Amino acid sequence: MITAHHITKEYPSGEGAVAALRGVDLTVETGEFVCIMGQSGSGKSTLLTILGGMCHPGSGSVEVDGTAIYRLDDNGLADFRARHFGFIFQSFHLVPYLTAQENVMLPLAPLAMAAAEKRRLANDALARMGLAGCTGRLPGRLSGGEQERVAIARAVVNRPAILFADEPTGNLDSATSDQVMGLFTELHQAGQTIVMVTHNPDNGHYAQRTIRLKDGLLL
Ligand SMILES: Nc1ncnc2c1ncn2[C@@H]1O[C@H](COP(=O)(O)OP(=O)(O)OP(=O)(O)O)[C@@H](O)[C@H]1O
Repeated sequence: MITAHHITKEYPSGEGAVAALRGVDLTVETGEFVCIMGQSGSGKSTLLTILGGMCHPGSGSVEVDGTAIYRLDDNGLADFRARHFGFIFQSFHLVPYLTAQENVMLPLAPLAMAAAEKRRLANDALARMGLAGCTGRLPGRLSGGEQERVAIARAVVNRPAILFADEPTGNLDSATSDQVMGLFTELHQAGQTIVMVTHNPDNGHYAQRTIRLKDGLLL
């Protein structure tokens, strides 16, 4: 469960600070699939990166299953992210010169675990995404939808408590988007907590709950 209390965030800018978040309170229950929507610039990505332990808020706190994550030191926070969170971004961010299997193994790098076990977990995650036959392929030899499924496999390889996704279908055609949202639905039905930012109202329909941001505040 995530509990965010009165999150604020300002970014420095030429004409004074930009207030990206102006006091957001939010709870996401374990097993929920929550979609964050709002116009461009409303603060969606900022909120996701703060909930996901990637950016300290200006003020406020984020607790995940009872741990106040921003009270951890940098190493503690990195370790917490590696153990409990998975991330999917719009542009996949696959490493082009690593195979699908090697890309999926990346989040396991900081964890003390034998290489053979890391390979096994990566192959399992790829198989769950229907990519058992693609483990040795480079991203450039995969379709856009397959690359996105490798990115999802990489995000779930550590069996994260929470999966964060920022515009996961932003670069995909509508049929492939539907496939990806179908995979999210399956993960959710298997108990996965998912927090997803999207512009796309069609994607919002897959979520259990939609929250809307406007000018850095929840509507
Ligand atoms: N690194 C940064 N430096 C300065 N301003 C920023 C930075 N990141 C975001 N902002 C500003 O903060 C506000 C919120 O941005 P954010 O990216 O969180 O919104 P968003 O709703 O995700 O937008 P989009 O849908 O376009 O991705 C915007 O006004 C944006 O210009």
